[in-house]
Amino acid sequence: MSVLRLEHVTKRFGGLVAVNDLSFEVKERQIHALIGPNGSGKSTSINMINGSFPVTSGKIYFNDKDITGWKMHKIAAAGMGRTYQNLKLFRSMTALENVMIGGQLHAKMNFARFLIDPFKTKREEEELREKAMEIMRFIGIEQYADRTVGNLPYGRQKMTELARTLMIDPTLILLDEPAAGLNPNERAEFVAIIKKVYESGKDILLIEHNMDIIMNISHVITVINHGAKIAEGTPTEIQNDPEVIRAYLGDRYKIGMEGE
Ligand SMILES: Nc1ncnc2c1ncn2[C@@H]1O[C@H](COP(=O)(O)OP(=O)(O)OP(=O)(O)O)[C@@H](O)[C@H]1O
Repeated sequence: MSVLRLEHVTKRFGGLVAVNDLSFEVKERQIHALIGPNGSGKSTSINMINGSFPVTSGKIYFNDKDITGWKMHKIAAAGMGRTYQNLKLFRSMTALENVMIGGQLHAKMNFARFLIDPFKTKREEEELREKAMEIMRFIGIEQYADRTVGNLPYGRQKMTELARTLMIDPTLILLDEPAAGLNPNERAEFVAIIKKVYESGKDILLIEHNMDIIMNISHVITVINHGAKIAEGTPTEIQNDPEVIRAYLGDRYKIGMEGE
């Protein structure tokens, strides 16, 4: 089954074509990576996929259903989660509260209402707390539950954001540069968590610049340049594709060395 399918998707910002007639498919039980140089249209693609930006033209299908034009909360409710390149956490709240919000947003996607009246009932709050703790244990960050999230190391903050995404029980997770800003230890931890999340049954679409990570965990890689697809294949195929090497990988990437 097709988990996610883009058909001839284009995004224009005024005169700029950020994504140009892009088609690709994420299949079931895959970690699929979307890579390309800075400004090639990766984040714009993810923003269209999860409904943050409308497409200019083209179609997007999620589990074979046409979701083109759907609002973000409706797409999330259908089972698509995402993390952001720049964390979107409430820095002064605890890690646990931030994760719990993920469950609230599933229903409402309304930050303002959440801040005024966080939980409808004590029971609802208890259920969300239990679920959030369970997910934090799964990710391995339960010991930070009561810590103010803004004071946690950056890697723990990123894990908190991922935990929050899991509160909506997504079947597909979009990860926008999960390793950016992490030190090597944190990166290794995060890779292990991504694999664990994948093994728990979730499909994953990943944007990432770190080539070691991409080559290590992806089943399929789509490469874009100037918003258009230039190659697609397995990590081995992509590493040996002359156009990808010319446009993106250059000499920077040697197997077994740090990506950037
Ligand atoms: N909201 C916007 N308004 C106008 N132009 C935009 C907007 N968002 C992105 N762009 C432009 O669209 C192009 C693609 O940007 P995008 O952020 O999708 O690239 P990217 O591949 O994610 O880059 P990076 O790897 O640096 O994150 C760039 O030229 C960018 O300046």
